[in-house]
Amino acid sequence: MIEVKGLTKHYGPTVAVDDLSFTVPAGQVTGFLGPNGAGKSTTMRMILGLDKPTSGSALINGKPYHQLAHPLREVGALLDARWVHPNRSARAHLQWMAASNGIAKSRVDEVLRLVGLSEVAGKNAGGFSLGMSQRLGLAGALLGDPPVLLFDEPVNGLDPEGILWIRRFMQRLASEGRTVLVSSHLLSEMSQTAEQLVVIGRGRLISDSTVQEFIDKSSESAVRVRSPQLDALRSLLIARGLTVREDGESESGPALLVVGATTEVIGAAAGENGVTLFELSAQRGSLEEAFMKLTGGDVQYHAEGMEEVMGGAL
Ligand SMILES: Nc1ncnc2c1ncn2[C@@H]1O[C@H](COP(=O)(O)OP(=O)(O)OP(=O)(O)O)[C@@H](O)[C@H]1O
Repeated sequence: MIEVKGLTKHYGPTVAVDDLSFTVPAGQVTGFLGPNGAGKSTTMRMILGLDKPTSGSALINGKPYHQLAHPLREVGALLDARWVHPNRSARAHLQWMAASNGIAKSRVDEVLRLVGLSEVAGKNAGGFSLGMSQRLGLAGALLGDPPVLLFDEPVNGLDPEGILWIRRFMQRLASEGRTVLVSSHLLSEMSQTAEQLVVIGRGRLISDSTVQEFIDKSSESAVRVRSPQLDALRSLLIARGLTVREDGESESGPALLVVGATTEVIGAAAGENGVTLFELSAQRGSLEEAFMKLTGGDVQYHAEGMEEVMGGAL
């Protein structure tokens, strides 16, 4: 189990992680979701004792990382996909890791088999593809057979086959009763991998729920309506307690967006009041779009982009 309590990290004026609290239980894959720059890597680094929190704590099975007697046997991590492999074979690399952490040499061939690298174990790891490097990183994380595992964007850059393999592997590790925390900036990826989702935006907790709950919450349904009696329609929908927004001027004229109502409800309301409708269409925004809105990722990106452009111009 991982427990994060009031975790905060400032880098000068930047608040990378802001009073974050959540728990990662054992026996399931927990997704750690947020747009680029949301603070996922910083949080993971603090859990792993690689970065010091400004305030708050992160505990692994009840202890901060630096108090773990045998870290490699208590927590495994795969952090940087671009990590450069040493100029030695996969087996030699793992043997060196095992020896320096008091782990039996026999475990090396076991983890190589687990990640499907047995056949290339004698080859120079420097020549490995990204997918093979990821597997070697996983083998290293599993060397101490730890009950807690952290993966930072493990599928970035992998082909579909590699993505599927990693996804299944993480699910298998969780089904063995381990605590598995995996970060991603893609909701679509996480919805296929994790059961629980911890969602952050700009360092803050946005949601901690099951994947399905988050999807239901973030995919707002709306109905677009057009009418020659738009004002009358707006008034009667508002009178029924519905949320109504202007949908901007399109080629077909002004329209309204009615949130959280079905086409049936709106059509019936219009009919009962003798309001003519030119359009009545159900809209469902893309889930990723809704997610970006919820986490503030889009705003941050645009704002930063603009600053850069402005800065360059001045
Ligand atoms: N060493 C550092 N010094 C200064 N600022 C940092 C440092 N590390 C991270 N940050 C800033 O903290 C914020 C969070 O970054 P972090 O890498 O944790 O986000 P992330 O969610 O992992 O995003 P990504 O997927 O892009 O890595 C960003 O604004 C980033 O620029």
